[in-house]
Amino acid sequence: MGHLTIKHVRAFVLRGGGADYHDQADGHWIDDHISTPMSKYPEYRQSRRSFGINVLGTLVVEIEASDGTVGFAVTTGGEPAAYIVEKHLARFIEGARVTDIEKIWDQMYQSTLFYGRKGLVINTISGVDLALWDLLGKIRQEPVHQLLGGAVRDELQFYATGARPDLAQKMGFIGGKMPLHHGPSEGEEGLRKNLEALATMRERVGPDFWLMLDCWMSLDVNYATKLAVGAHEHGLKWIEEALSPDDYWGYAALRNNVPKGMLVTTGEHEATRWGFRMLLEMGCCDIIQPDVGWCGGLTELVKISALADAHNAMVVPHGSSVYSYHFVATRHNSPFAEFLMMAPKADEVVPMFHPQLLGEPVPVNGRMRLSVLDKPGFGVDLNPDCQLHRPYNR
Ligand SMILES: C[C@H](O)[C@H](O)CC(=O)C(=O)O
Ligand SMILES: [Mg+2]
Repeated sequence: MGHLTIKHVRAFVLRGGGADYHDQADGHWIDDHISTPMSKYPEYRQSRRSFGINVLGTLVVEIEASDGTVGFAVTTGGEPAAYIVEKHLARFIEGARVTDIEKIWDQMYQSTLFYGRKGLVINTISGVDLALWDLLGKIRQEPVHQLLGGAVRDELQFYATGARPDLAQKMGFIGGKMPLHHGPSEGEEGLRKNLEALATMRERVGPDFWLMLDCWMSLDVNYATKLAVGAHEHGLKWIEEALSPDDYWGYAALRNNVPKGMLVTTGEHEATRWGFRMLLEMGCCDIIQPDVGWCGGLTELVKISALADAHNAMVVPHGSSVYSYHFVATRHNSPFAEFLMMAPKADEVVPMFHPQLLGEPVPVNGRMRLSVLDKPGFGVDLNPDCQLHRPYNR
């Protein structure tokens, strides 16, 4: 096995749902007047697609070993990411041993430093890294959670992100995270509406069910503080991604300002151990939320998680389906996971990356037995009905 090498890497693009989970049709809760950094422009307030949230599409990375085994992964990044894989990163992948994951990561990261470090380039590196782990698992016939050192629990538990925490509660989830609808540019009236929505949901779910607000980078420290103080009486468990990911100083201030007991969370748009080091050392948050498809992949997430552990911070990865489930199962400081409700009305559990993956497990009663992850690699297949396009075929 150690002598198996990588024969080919191929990068495809795909449209519609899946890893680019914001690429949804009209009427979906995930694109219904959600507060964003673009909400200050009234023409971009109603829909995130209006400012281009779905412009990239999905990147599919396929890696084939010398024995013909194929590993794959999906993430966001689309055509520009496919270009980076085929025109730049392929040289570090093809010809390497299938076990060279750490070395390939370092070469991809160091060679793209002059134009990379965060965002699209790290999404791309993440996609390659996840495909390498999938390949290794398939070659060894072992699930990725075993390659990572083994699970620390037999069952995962989930909170749900969506417009209907009340329905999520009935479906057995441990909590519900709602999108914030109104930002600072909608003034006091918007703030009142935000608090009313939370109060209504609290009435529906009773006192004990976790309720959280996802602010998607859209607030400033002053507004976020007012929101947190107003939300305290409605038992808000955490305020998520309130500020720009670049505003480490703002997060540190917000964490001091929020009422005692309320958690500050962030990190889904942060990348690499160096980005998370800033969040952790500056005391920005209580929970970090790296997305394994965006933060540098599994190889990097393991390092980020160790850093968080040493700072007594929890790691609750953002979305990312099987790619995060295999990780969460192996970490003591990841006691629960996120499930994004991708049904348009958030009224039923559907696979998060549908329609791109086949065999994608979903929580039942808000839980997932480890045994459903006991398949080689990440345990999923690419749906052959999806129209793959390879724009930079070499
Ligand atoms: C609901 C949020 O605005 C976003 O679409 C998803 C997210 O940030 C999360 O799941 O966390
Ligand atoms: Mg979020």
